[in-house]
Amino acid sequence: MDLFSQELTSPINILPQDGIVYYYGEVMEQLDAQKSFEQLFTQLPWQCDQAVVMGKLISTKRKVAWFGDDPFQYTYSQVTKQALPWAEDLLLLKVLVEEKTGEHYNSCLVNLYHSGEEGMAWHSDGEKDLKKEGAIASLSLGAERKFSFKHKENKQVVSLTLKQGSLLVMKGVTQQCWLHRLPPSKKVTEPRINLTFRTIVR
Ligand SMILES: O=C(O)CCC(=O)C(=O)O
Ligand SMILES: [Fe+2]
Repeated sequence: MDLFSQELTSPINILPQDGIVYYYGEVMEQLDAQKSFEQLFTQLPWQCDQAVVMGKLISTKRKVAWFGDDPFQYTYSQVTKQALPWAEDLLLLKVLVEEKTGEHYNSCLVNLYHSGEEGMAWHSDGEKDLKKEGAIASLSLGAERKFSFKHKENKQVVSLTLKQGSLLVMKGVTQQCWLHRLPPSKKVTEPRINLTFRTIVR
């Protein structure tokens, strides 16, 4: 583990075409990132995520908690969820992410992956409740994991490693043109928390 964070001076677009994904590197000091991880891990009201897959309601091992400015209802995977008021620790992280990315967000979906056995399958975050072409910022805490994008037409894959305390932002037509996923990994035994800050339209 690096004791000092490796933040990039100017973020780089890792996509070759049809969208913008800026990777900022580690925007938090490792000790602060660890502290935030522990606070969120022990304090958030984690729930299993639910989704409708092939007509059946399933519950994921991955846990989620969802926060927002208003008690928005948000539908994805055909299940409607309700946002909780911002937890204090989350608001501080939201301010950091807003400063770094120069964007505003009104909600946050927080994911907890207990180990590398849990991941997230190919998808894009193009739900109708989300602002069209709005930025989605992703802050990673805990175990480092691989993250991949796949172009919907030419199937090109771009992958990177999301380090503890790192920030990534998806913008523009990224959700229209690319899928993304968090592949499962047998090598990762430690938990990871990911925060995705989004803008929901009322
Ligand atoms: O855990 C991650 O890094 C990605 C999560 C994600 O894609 C999502 O919540 O839509
Ligand atoms: Fe996503």
